[in-house]
Amino acid sequence: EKKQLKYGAQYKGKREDAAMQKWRSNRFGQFIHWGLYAIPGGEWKGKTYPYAAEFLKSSAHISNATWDSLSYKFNPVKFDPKAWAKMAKNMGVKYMTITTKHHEGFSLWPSKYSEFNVANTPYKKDIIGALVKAYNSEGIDVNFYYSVLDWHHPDWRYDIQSKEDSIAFSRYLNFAQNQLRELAENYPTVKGFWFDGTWDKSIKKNGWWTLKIEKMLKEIRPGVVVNSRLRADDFGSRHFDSNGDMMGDYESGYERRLPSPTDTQVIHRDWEACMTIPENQWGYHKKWDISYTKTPFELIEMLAQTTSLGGNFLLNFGPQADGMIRTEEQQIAETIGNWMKINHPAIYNGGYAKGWQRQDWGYFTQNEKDKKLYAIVFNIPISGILKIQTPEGVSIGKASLLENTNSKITIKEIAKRQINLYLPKQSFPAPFVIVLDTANENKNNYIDA
Ligand SMILES: C[C@@H]1N[C@@H](c2cn(-c3ccccc3)nn2)[C@H](O)[C@@H]1O
Repeated sequence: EKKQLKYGAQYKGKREDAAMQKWRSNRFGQFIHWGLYAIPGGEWKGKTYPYAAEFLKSSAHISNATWDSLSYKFNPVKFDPKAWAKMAKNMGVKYMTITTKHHEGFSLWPSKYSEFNVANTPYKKDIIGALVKAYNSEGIDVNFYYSVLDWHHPDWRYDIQSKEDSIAFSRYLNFAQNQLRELAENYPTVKGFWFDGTWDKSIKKNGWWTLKIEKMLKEIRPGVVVNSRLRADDFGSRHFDSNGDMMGDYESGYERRLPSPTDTQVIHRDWEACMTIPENQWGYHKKWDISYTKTPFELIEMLAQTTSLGGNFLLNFGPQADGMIRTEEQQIAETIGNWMKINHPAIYNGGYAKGWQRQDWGYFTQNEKDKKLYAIVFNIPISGILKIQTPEGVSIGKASLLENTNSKITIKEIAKRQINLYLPKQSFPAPFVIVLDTANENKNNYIDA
């Protein structure tokens, strides 16, 4: 039976307020990982480390003092927040999530609560403020990533094993609360908080704090959206409380992985997948090609698959220490943007198309604004025929290419709820979208076979 929880889920089901509906309708976001780790870029003393660049401090066993001294070299002279925001707009993202502080503990805003921040670098200026302004001017919502895990702060603890630990860690929790309050108060247009670094025992033993933070942020910024990864309950259960109810406003467990296209249990809640372009690099790595880097079409397919299951897709960029976005990322952003310019109706406001059987050739999305059904095609069958199974009582009026709605696409009902869609004889150099106008059959003249 249900446990009585003080720090468990605060509500059940999906939030339907305007702020959450906007968060949901955005669908496609840009993750940005930027910090001192961009300076060494995965290399140290002439050696390349093939691990995540933002983990170089631990991979190369670098002392706090040495790592922290990187802040004296942080001077992104080529940083142009307007250029980043323009690139993001052209790529077609509706939101952006920026690392305000990653595990290294370096704050990209002039925090009152830690000297280890951008004001005490040659660069000096408030990077978070500049990015919020530039992205908001492009109509892009901004969320703040915040790592609770902090390698720099002397009061951080991985576990609480002594009185000293609990005294120090309560200082740390107050520090983190102060920083989060500062972020919520000083940047009033922030739309969400993306918590990371919450897997250690020290946090699992302090679930009460995670709820306190969620409540504080929602009090300062009504409507703000908080990810499940912040939360631990009375018994240290994370993301989902000990009764199996999701905590926070959306599930943020999909990191560098997606649910399978037929895993429809995710459609019952809001969720987001975050994804790297290389296999596992969030921060800038000098050697982009030490691992496989995903092609634009692979990334577009991930976006389509995520949308088809009612989730958001957060694609990561790792800017260089000089403030430039690497050319490979610029090119990928442009290719995705060209696709989104034509096909965004299948993505924005898109979601799970209930009852439409997932097919091998691609993904269905249902647009909750125009109520249209979109078929996003990635694999053209040799037959040239797309097989479609319609939900009970639903027929397809007409089908056309989104790119050219005058294109009449022939469809034929070959059996009850079984449709053949005959693709036009043309080349399709990129994934493409078919718009299906559906109609509810008038049930009372439906003669059972
Ligand atoms: C969103 C991503 N989460 C951070 C991360 C991932 N991990 C991790 C650590 C051990 C195993 C698997 C994942 N630790 N921190 C990455 O650095 C990035 O910020």
